[in-house]
Amino acid sequence: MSDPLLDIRNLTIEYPTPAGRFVAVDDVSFDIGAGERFGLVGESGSGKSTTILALMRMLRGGVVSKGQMLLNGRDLAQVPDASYRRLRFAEMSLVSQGAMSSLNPVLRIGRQINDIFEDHGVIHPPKDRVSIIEDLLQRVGLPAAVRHRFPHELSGGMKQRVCIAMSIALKPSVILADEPTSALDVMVQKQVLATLGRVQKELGAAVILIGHDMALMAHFVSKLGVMYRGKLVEMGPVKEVFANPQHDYTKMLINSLPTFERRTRAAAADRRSS
Ligand SMILES: Nc1ncnc2c1ncn2[C@@H]1O[C@H](COP(=O)(O)OP(=O)(O)OP(=O)(O)O)[C@@H](O)[C@H]1O
Repeated sequence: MSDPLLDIRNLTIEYPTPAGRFVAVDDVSFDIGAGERFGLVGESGSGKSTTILALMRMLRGGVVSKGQMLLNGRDLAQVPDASYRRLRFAEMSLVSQGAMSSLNPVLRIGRQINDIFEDHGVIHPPKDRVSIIEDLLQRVGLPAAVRHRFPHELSGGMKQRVCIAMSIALKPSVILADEPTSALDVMVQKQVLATLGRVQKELGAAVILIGHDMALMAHFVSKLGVMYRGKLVEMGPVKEVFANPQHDYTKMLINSLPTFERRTRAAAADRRSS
């Protein structure tokens, strides 16, 4: 069998607190293959965001105290900070909860997309620059003219689509999506997630999708991990986790879905796994 694309081994992350060290991620291991969709669910504070912020080397205050993160067999701990800047977007990109936090309010969208290319030394011939940006916007379902807009002129769903466009600009092999639709209306959530799924497939990128919503996970991912108090307490093909949940927290998450939805989602998980 080929090596996994991303291999997380015994990852442990601690935050220093006035009361001592707080273990937010406790001995977590999982791997994902190229193009795979992995979902990470768990209650608030269970360590999901901390896990992917560590992957991006964007932890605020936290330290990786144990374990390894391997991307294509390369130990990410050995990558110097300067190279990590290049790795972000180019190899791994993050779509976070609030598009507002990642978009610059005073720059037009086109300029912000162009900056990603420039920051990474990707220089397109001037005659192609506009069409490359417009093409990216259209791939995520936005009109090309959005490149002229400022973030505040766009709806929440449009802003999140812009973030998805930015996340795929440099064709990374992994997209980390931290509750990318949680701030949106239910209908918009579905459309934006469908867009993420479509571009991820076109690109052949793997995705780690973080969330609380089992229904949404059953629809989107093929493999599911459940975090509880910093530990990965359950992991497997989404169909198996739904059919035979082992941990009480997983059972609770599944039982909290309405019966009709439970059946529909189990069927959706079935289709995804087969
Ligand atoms: N900068 C920090 N300093 C101290 N503790 C932190 C810090 N960031 C997160 N934590 C703690 O680490 C734990 C894990 O937080 P994390 O944000 O990873 O959880 P989560 O599962 O992503 O939650 P949510 O679903 O609410 O986003 C929580 O107890 C949180 O309070």
